[in-house]
Amino acid sequence: MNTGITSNTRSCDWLWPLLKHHSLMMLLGLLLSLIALLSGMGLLSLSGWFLSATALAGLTVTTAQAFNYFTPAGGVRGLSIARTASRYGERLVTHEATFRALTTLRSLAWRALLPLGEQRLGGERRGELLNRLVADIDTLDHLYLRLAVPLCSFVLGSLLLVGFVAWFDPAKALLLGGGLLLSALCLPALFYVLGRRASRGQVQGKRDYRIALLEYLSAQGELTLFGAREGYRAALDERERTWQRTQAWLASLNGIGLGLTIFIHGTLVLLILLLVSGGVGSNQPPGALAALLLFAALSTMELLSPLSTAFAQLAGTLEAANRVDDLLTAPPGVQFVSQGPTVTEGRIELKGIDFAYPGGAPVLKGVALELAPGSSTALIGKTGCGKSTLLSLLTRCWEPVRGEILLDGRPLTAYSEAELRRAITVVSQRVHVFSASLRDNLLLANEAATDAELTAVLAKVGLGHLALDCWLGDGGRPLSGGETRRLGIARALLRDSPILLLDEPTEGLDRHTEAQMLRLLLAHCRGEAGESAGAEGAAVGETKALAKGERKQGRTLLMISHRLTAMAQMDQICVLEQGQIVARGDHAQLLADFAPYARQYRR
Ligand SMILES: Nc1ncnc2c1ncn2[C@@H]1O[C@H](COP(=O)(O)OP(=O)(O)OP(=O)(O)O)[C@@H](O)[C@H]1O
Repeated sequence: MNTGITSNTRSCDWLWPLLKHHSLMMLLGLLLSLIALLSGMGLLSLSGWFLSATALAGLTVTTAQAFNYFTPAGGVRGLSIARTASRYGERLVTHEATFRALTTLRSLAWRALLPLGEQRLGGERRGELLNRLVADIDTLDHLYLRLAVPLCSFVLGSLLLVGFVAWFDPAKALLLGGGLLLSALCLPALFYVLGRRASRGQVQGKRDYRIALLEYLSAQGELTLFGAREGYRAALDERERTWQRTQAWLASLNGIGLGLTIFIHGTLVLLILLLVSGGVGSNQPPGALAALLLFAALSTMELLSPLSTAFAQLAGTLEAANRVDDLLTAPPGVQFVSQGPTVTEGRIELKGIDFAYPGGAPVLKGVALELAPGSSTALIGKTGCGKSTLLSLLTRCWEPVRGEILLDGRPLTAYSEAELRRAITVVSQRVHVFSASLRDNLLLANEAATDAELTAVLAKVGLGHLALDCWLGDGGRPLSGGETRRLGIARALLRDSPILLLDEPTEGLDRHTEAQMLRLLLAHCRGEAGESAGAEGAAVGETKALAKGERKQGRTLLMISHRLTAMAQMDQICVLEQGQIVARGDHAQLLADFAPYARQYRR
């Protein structure tokens, strides 16, 4: 079984549709970048020529009067306006294109993340996922902004510049072209190699720091109680320093790159200066054309300068792209059909189910179980014997290794995900309280429920003292463990599904409340109004607030429990031991025939 979202094969198939989707804007950005570059180079060359030509024209009255100042002056002004405007437009358009592409990519990543489920994401840490969704995707802005745009501008700008110089003097154009080509071959390769480790280290360092920071923040309570906060903080600081060291090396590389570019550029300009002093083409002496070529050579700085920076960080960018690729191309943990039948009865059959977590020992061995529609079954057994695992097979968080699960006589795989979620209500061991109002926390279970229905349910589970507008969770009122359980039960009561799976729903509640909650859940499954836990609930229980949600035929109930409360009310009790059902029957049968059950019950 393949798990996790890391793969060794790369397709990056998502990149091309993404580029295609934003291609117009990206091309416009590229065009504006090229216009800005060419107008900058044109401005420098024309200004150089204009100054020299003006100076030379002023040597005699005749040449001074014959010289046309206006056209080049207009050209200088036009180019400077074009340069400013296109540079502004380029920044605007390229950043807009990048942000749009990243937005699309982020929503693609979310869409890819959701179907991965427990199987693929179970082993991933929260910080790691956050990192893939935020930092790795952000790093990809480098691909277009700092790599594609400067590189295309370099190639097109160089060709046009060399062609322009060749028009006056092919030999000097050859030198200029040769210098640019050599730089294009050496600088990227050199800085890719020099920056490879550091740029990967930077991506890795950021990831490690984020993960450790999230863990540190969410484990504050534990770290404080065990006096481990300082040690953990020191480890966190050390990670930050490692990350900063890679950043410092990359910054130094940028400096070295700039220095080297200035050196190459200076050498090129010097060589051109030496050559133009001997004449430009057939112009001997060269006159103002010497300045034109010299300033044209000077303008290559704009072409050369982004090369070293872009390639120093390329390895890190590719690393981030690979990690995003892993996420976007990971196959879903479980495949659901898009359309399927509807669950009506709620009959469940498990036939010869074997299951093991990837790389782990067998957890379930040949489990066979039948739950009749509207029946109630308790699954009991020691910690770690596989009870919760069995529930996660019923909800298709995992697939059995062998055997078959039937729902209303059809394989579980025949149902769409939406239908399965509608048909099965789960109260899991961990009830998540959202940082939202109590109303919103309840509406999660049934969006259509009215305030009267919500209030009635709250009264039933003994939370009638809380207002619906009361803010819960991280940013609001913290609920006690017992209150959180009651909230989970309230959510289950709000749902009208034919099947109810309960994973130790009353864990942490006192015996009296536990019995009360179980009576409530059993009444809900039988389609009765049920009793209320609070005094005010009695009145509300009489209302027909929940009438819509009550089913005539009753709901199929499967409840996992450690304790034997309410077992007498169960139609069937199964005892699971090391992944196998070792005893089954109703309460009276097990008391009579299965000694460990009788012993536990009497304890
Ligand atoms: N996602 C997982 N990956 C690998 N092993 C797992 C995973 N979840 C559970 N296990 C292992 O499978 C075994 C059965 O776990 P399970 O949670 O089903 O037991 P349980 O009977 O529900 O226990 P408890 O009563 O304590 O909740 C345990 O050994 C557990 O460590």
